[in-house]
Amino acid sequence: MLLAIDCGNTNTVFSIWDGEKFLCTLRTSTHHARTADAYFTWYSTLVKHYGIEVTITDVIISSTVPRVVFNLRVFADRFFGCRPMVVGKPDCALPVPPRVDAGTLVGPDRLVNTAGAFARHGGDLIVVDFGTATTCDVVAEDGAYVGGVIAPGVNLSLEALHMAAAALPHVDVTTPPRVIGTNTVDCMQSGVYWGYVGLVKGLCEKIRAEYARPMKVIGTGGLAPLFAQGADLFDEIEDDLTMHGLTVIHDYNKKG
Ligand SMILES: Nc1ncnc2c1ncn2[C@@H]1O[C@H](COP(=O)(O)OP(=O)(O)O)[C@@H](O)[C@H]1O
Ligand SMILES: CC(C)(COP(=O)(O)O)[C@@H](O)C(=O)NCCC(=O)O
Ligand SMILES: [K+]
Repeated sequence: MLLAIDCGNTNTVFSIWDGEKFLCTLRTSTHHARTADAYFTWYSTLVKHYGIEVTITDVIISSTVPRVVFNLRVFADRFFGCRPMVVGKPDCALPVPPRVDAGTLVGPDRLVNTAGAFARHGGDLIVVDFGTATTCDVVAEDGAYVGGVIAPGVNLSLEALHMAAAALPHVDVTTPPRVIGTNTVDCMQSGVYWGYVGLVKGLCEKIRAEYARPMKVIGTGGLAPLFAQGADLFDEIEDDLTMHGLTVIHDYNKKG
């Protein structure tokens, strides 16, 4: 069975794929100093808790944090006796290579989102991922990643306000009741929430105009559903898109 691992700058997600469905999704914070033994302690406790008894034969990793890959490789080797595929490494091929400026190292999460979204929807897509950063990935007609947008993430923006302004508290993102806030917290939440609604709308409009073909917009990442509530931003929301992309890339490499 396949263990798919997606390390973002904030969270690391493990998911077990039985060939048809994901049996579980386990989440921990991303921390480069976490050892292989620590990963296994956490993993084995949770799979036991969920009553999942499976043999992992394959591991695929996508990591936006290069330093975590070493310990994850040791984890795969020591506990499952396998050599993981690592997205972005030369021995892990992509179904369609990206078309970007020479020397650009595209974030593996964006390549994985591209593969996952193309497998489900075909081409001419914008994938909006609300992670540590908010990214738009443009997927061409043939399934190639052809560029996009990197903007600060939602929580990062709220945190930056708190860090930089003495009188601004730490607040969580939520849908504010009104645009015009009548207290500090509502003002901050309005700025970030409606600001991001406008940012995503505006970016998608401009991407569509520049790309000059009809495009479908797919939202993913933990905060996508929150943003779908307030506005008509996405054609689809898929919180398992990155995991699905990992299974697509794994299959592609297995089949040679
Ligand atoms: N369901 C959720 N509700 C609220 N915040 C979330 C949820 N899922 C993730 N987040 C927050 O959104 C941000 C991005 O998370 P995530 O998508 O896991 O990022 P990354 O993939 O970059 O690690 C983080 O600050 C995280 O705490
Ligand atoms: C843009 C990102 C920081 C997003 O990472 P995430 O929010 O998923 O942690 C990551 O995809 C990355 O480091 N990209 C490298 C540069 C690029 O994609 O062009
Ligand atoms: K991500």
